[in-house]
Amino acid sequence: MIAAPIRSGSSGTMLRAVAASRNAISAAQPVCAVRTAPRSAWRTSSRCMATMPLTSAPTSAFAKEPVNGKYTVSFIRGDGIGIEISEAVDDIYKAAGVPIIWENVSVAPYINKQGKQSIPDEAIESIRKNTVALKGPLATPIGKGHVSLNLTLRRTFSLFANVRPCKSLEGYKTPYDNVDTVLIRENTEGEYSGIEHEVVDGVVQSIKLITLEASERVARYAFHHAEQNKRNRVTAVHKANIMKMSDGMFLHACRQVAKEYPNIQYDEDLLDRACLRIVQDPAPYADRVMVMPNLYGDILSDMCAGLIGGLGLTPSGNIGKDASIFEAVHGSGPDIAGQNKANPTALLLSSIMMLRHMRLFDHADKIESAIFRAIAEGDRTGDLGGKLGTREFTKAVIKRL
Ligand SMILES: NC(=O)C1=CN([C@@H]2O[C@H](COP(=O)(O)OP(=O)(O)OC[C@H]3O[C@@H](n4cnc5c(N)ncnc54)[C@H](O)[C@@H]3O)[C@@H](O)[C@H]2O)C=CC1
Ligand SMILES: O=C(O)CCC(=O)C(=O)O
Ligand SMILES: [Mg+2]
Repeated sequence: MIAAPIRSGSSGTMLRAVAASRNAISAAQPVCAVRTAPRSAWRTSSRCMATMPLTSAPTSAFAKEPVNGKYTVSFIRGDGIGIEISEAVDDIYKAAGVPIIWENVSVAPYINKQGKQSIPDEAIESIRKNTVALKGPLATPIGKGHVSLNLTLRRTFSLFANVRPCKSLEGYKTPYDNVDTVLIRENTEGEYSGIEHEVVDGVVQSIKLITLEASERVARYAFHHAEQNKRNRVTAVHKANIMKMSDGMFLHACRQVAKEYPNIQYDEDLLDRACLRIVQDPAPYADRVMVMPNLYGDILSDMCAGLIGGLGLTPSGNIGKDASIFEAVHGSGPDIAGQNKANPTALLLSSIMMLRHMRLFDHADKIESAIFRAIAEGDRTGDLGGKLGTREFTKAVIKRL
């Protein structure tokens, strides 16, 4: 850990944040003194970690029974284009007869009695009770203002793995026809820990917090996902040449977990090299799952989306043990919000991941097929070079159900 900083950040939470990060580290590694270890001490740390028990296999089953044949799912409609694309989900689900009752919840932040940013209890209770939620994009102010609500939700429910598949659409031509990547991003810590402070004027530290526990948990989920989805390789994407201790520990966790999956090949690739390779030829990545720390997954998933036609197409699932939240990879699209221009496909495909998570396979297949046929037959929104607005595209999908 870093030497004691001199000055709090603007939120005045620096000391608390550093204490929290220390607690997180000590909870994950009661024996290893990572806090004081110089980079050269990585081997000592890794020996120590090798003796630690590995956490149990990931579980993220949707266990709720329907009531009167219907499932209740929390729905956070989000900001900007979130409103329009959520309406598309409403209309298509109604037309397809999906047995879901949406429980609409707001996560508008407020300052609680302890002076901390909080999201409404009703939203937390709804997601906890329903164990599954669909979420539109939520905007985050840049450089100031409230903490990302997206990250808050991921942390609140320990949604440890963010699964981001990205597959070329048949009938929609892009430079490559064969993109089929699956990226699994650690979702609760890393560069997104939000621990920042000003040391002295003009010097700011931002702490990348990596724990063995979270690294191992996401690594295990990646191997499990590969096994379940007939992918025969897991590639850990990292920068352990530079961040020797933090990414080094992430790799250590992946290597440990790899031993439990002898039928899945394991390798490692540097982030920058992986970016180059994927944009030069994405085909080799179709056999595998890529697993990586938080920020790398954020960036790489937008990059992969660019290869298949953009952010209007790529879904994701934030997977936890007790709850899972499904959302598009994209944000609130402020440049097109309120103009009937947004492509609802990414949120719809996220909802299809959700339906499969809930074992509603027939409904998932039916809606997915209608979306893919609409796009292949030329009914497209503007981002894909088409002439349809959000509402017209929604009708085109409904017509094909
Ligand atoms: N998980 C979430 O809720 C996310 C939230 N955000 C937040 O969203 C806000 C806007 O972020 P940006 O950087 O502008 O990223 P963005 O993803 O909202 O937009 C990037 C570009 O992609 C286009 N785009 C995105 N979704 C589209 C869709 N469905 N159909 C057609 N075009 C689409 C936008 O028009 C824009 O040109 C920020 O406050 C950011 O923090 C960003 C990413 C994820
Ligand atoms: O929370 C945000 O505003 C951005 C998050 C993001 O870019 C992502 O999860 O892909
Ligand atoms: Mg992102």
